[in-house]
Amino acid sequence: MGSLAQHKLPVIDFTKKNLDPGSSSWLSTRQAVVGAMEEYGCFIALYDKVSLELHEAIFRASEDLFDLPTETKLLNTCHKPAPGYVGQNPRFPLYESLGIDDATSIDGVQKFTTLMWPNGNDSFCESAFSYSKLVAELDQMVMRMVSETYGVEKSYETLLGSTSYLLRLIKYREPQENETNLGIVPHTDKSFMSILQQHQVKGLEIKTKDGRWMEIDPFPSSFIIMAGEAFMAWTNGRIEAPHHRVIMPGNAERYSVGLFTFIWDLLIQVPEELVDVEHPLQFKPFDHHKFHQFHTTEEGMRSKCAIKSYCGV
Ligand SMILES: O=C(O)CCC(=O)C(=O)O
Ligand SMILES: [Fe+2]
Repeated sequence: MGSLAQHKLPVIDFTKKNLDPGSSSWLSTRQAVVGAMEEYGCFIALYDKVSLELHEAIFRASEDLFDLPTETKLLNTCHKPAPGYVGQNPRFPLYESLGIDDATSIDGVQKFTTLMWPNGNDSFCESAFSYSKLVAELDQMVMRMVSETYGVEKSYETLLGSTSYLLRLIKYREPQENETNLGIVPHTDKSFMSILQQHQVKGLEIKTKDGRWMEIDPFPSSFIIMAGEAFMAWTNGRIEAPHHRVIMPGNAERYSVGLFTFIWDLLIQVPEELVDVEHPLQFKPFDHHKFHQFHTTEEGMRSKCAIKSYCGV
């Protein structure tokens, strides 16, 4: 803990019964969402549509998945944006993850499930699918609030039609003696949006604009909503993608899950409503897929802000 600023990230309640678009609670929540995103690039959403049972089920499913032999996990390859299986990387030896493409469609989840378990695994498939669908609803609610505030609903509608959800299940093994406790190096996400959950063991830290790391505590109905670099470009720099990292507590393995949005087959461009004399255009139209490829190149990895290097004006 020490110098870490605790509990500073705004916690915004999405469990209110009367949170209908246009209602007074919608408007006040919307204001809190945009305020938090502009200040931190992220916030914590309390959201109870994912039940405690489903929260536990997705992490049980995740444990089953990581228990599979490495050669099975390596079959998770053909991903459009990110690689599928990631593991045994000397830069972050504790980290291992698998990605499910098109996770809000039953076909997408079924395809992944059959690849991992040729004889099927219904409980895995159901948990991953239900979880992705419900968290995607949260993403769309947040996006609707941001779009309304900026008056860019039309542009968002278009993006939504090309939005694809990638569910990534992540495991960090316990660090051994004399081994780094860095679970994942400081980075910003290259997604449009990311929604993260930790299971029981903390470790996620997010950097504030003034350079302090905030520890984020895990709770079953709390979701970390975080802007990716593609979102930063779309908002013409109004909302920045925050730096974050994972520091392992040292005496436990850790599981987390992220639902990442990507925009396919459509150039992302800054809506004209977000460009004026005070806010000159900062980003040229770009292809999210190509940007994602760029960030894995040497130039992309070297740059301080990949999206600025890729399509900054
Ligand atoms: O494990 C976590 O809490 C964070 C994971 C993360 O930052 C990522 O996958 O991009
Ligand atoms: Fe990340």
